[in-house]
Amino acid sequence: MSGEGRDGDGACGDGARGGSGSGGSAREDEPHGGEATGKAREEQPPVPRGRLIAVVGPSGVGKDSVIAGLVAARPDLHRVRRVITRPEGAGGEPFDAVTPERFAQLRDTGRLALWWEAHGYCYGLPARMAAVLQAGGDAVANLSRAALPEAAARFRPLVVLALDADPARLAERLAGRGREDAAAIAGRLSRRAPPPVLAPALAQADAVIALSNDGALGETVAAALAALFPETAGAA
Ligand SMILES: Nc1ncnc2c1ncn2[C@@H]1O[C@H](COP(=O)(O)OP(=O)(O)OP(=O)(O)O)[C@@H](O)[C@H]1O
Ligand SMILES: O=P(O)(O)OC[C@H]1O[C@H](OP(=O)(O)O)[C@H](O)[C@@H]1O
Repeated sequence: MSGEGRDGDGACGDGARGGSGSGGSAREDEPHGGEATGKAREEQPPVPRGRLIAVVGPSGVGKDSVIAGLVAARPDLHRVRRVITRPEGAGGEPFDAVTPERFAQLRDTGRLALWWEAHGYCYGLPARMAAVLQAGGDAVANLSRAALPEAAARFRPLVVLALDADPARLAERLAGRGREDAAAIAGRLSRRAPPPVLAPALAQADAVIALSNDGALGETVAAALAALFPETAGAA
């Protein structure tokens, strides 16, 4: 990773990366193995793959809030529980709090599908999420924008839900959330600008849903649901 105000000293591994262990990739774990040929290939239906829905955007934009609204409306949607080197009880999303040493162990033993560094913490998505996708279920996760290129390389279909909001609202919301002190909030606000890798990563995604979360949360969640599940949009 590079860019002003961004981390990138490799404290969590080699930049935003994906794991290489078994179960770490929805692509690598082909359930049928080997190459189907001729008639056999014709007769085999495509292996169902759920979508990884990556929710991205600057800190405070409402990623976790929108994810909570999505899973409340769609209990069949799997919310990926992240592994973070943040102290337990920090508030916000439910996550697995680990020490940096434990994070490195999980990463080095193939138990993380994707990881990145932001705000002085290491974040990872557990490799076991691949099982949900392979079974055809959709999974939703809060991702760093810097992790999208690796996500696009490893998870298909990849749907990016890109949220944005006015900078003044981000500041208000981070202050109102009360999880960080003023210095940490300033650091988060300094990362609002998209990293250079974002545009090419969005171009690689199977679908991009760009929404403003300047308005009411319920409106953003409704718009996201309609875009993600058009077949049920408007249903009671
Ligand atoms: N549409 C909205 N209107 C008003 N407040 C909102 C809205 N969306 C989110 N919030 C509030 O803004 C704060 C930040 O939201 P949230 O924690 O979901 O953001 P986030 O993008 O996940 O942030 P981070 O990347 O720092 O984890 C929370 O206090 C949340 O309740
Ligand atoms: O790298 P960019 O896209 O700037 O920031 C996104 C990162 O920051 C947020 O961290 P937290 O959940 O507030 O700790 C997100 O969850 C994500 O990990």
